[in-house]
Amino acid sequence: MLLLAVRLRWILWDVSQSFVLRLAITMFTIVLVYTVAQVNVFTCLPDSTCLPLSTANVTLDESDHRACPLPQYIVLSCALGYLAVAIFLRLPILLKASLLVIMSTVYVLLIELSHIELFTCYDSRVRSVIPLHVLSVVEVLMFVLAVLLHGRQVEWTARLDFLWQIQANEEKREMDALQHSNKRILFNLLPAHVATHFLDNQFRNNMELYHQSYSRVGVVFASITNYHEFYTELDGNNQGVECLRLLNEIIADFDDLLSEEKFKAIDKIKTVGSTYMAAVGLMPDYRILDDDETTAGVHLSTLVEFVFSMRERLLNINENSYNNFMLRVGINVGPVVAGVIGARKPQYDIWGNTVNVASRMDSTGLPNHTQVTEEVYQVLKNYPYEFQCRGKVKVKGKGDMTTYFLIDRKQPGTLRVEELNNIRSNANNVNNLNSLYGGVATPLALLHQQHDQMPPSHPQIGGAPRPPRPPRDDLYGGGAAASRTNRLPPLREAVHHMSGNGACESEPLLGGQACKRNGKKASSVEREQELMQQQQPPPSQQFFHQQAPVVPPHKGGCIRQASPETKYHPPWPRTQNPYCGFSPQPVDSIKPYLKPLPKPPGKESPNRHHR
Ligand SMILES: Nc1ncnc2c1ncn2[C@@H]1O[C@H](COP(=O)(O)OP(=O)(O)OP(=O)(O)O)[C@@H](O)[C@H]1O
Repeated sequence: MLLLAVRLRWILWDVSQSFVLRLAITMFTIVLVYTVAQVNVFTCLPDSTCLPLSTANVTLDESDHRACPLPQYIVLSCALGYLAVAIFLRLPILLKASLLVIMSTVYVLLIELSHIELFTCYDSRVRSVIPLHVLSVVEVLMFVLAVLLHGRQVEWTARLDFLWQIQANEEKREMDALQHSNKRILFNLLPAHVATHFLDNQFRNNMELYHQSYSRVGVVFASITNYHEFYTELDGNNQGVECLRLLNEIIADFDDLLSEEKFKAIDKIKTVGSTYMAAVGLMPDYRILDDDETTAGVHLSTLVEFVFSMRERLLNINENSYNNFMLRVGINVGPVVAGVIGARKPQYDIWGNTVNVASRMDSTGLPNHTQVTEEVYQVLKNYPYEFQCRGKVKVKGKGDMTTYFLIDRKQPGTLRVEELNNIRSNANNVNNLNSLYGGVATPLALLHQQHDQMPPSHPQIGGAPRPPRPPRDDLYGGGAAASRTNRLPPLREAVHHMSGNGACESEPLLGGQACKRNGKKASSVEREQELMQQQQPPPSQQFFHQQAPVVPPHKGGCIRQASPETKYHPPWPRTQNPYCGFSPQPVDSIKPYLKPLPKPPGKESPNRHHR
């Protein structure tokens, strides 16, 4: 039996899939059952003597197996044939009806013509009032009717089932689409781990406050300082809508950065007007552990690189829209409490002194500058970034705080031995850098590589044994790597990673830039950026062409002033003191972008930024 089952599985054609095959098998089975049931009826012989019951002993004469003393068996065998038709529920009603009509016709002819003697003999024996052949014909016809009605009912139910199934499938598809879009909204509204928390607990009491305390989180506030000057409500700009459109472009560009693999540890918190707020260290896999300077350094470096990328994006927008937006950034690190507030339009936010101070670092900072706290400086001081002590800054509620300006990434040639060693000890396998960040050994590439090779948020990271160091030349020194890293590394070479279809949960709700990128539909800005990279020095260099504002008088108290020997001299021309002689660059003085821009549509604002 088992063998037969196995053999049957080898049959290539599926009986349930082929209607014709199914029909052929069904018909064959019905005919077989019918034939077996009727063979005795056709061959039976009437009793030649046909004596009355009182005189004749009606017994089955075993010597003649064709004797048929009780003609009721003929009707019963007919019913057996009908049952064979009735059990095949999926047989179309027309076929059923045809078969039944044929069967009943054969029977009626049999009863009324060929085997009538049997019935008359029986009638004479039992002296029946109604002749048995009439009763038999009525029974045969009624049975046909019953089987036909049953067949019709079954077919009607099957058709209804089929329609319901189609409807159910359609509704399920719609429900899936709705669920997917709800998930997408939720995952755009809240960080993935928080959204997952709410989805997992959706059937419980979801009025409970979601909150989470973190001992160390990097917080960044980035404000477009002169956006309010740009924003005007005029008939020409559709009552300010065109200005908002540009702000939306800028914020969407910043959001777009977050879909890059290297910034996966960063969470956007919100935008407040033209201020962008983000944090690192909130995701469970990328938490900054207490007393773990390695993860702190890696994550804060990511935040710093994010700021560099934001500046590049803004610079690009400036060039495309003939504007002069300036980014003022503040970064702080420390404990925060994260939570989701509100039953309607819930908002994920972070609170705490760390956030207040980060905001103050922004508000007390300078346009085109990144101001960081002492804590951030302490974490990043041995990383390849150049800081300049600003001095004491009055911060509301905190008094005087020593702050630092993040100047730029350090050039490989200007790195001090201990900084170089620090990077080298972080970079376990420099050869793999060829596949990271477009093959450029950027500080973040080094740090990320080191971070990717260690389990996330593991306290033993720093203490893990390291493989042998690569030769010094491989890092920043000679060979091809050296020629690549001679200038500031172009961050734009990073590859955009997006997961597959499932990633559309994190796909932006509006605009869908990340998916467009994934679908290789690069925006015009991106294409222009690529062209720009070929034509111009990296944007991070151009950023420093803009003159910086004068630093307010320092009050001293710096831990470390940038000493002349460690001071970084970039290869491109810049003012001697970046904080002197700032005069906001007038819009007219900005050189038009080298590549001819697409013509602005007739009535639209010239400030409109085209993607
Ligand atoms: N979660 C947050 N989102 C946005 N901004 C925040 C957040 N938490 C704090 N801030 C900002 O940090 C700044 C400092 O806050 P703090 O509570 O120290 O002072 P404040 O007296 O309330 O501020 P202000 O006088 O500027 O209104 C405020 O400007 C506040 O807007």
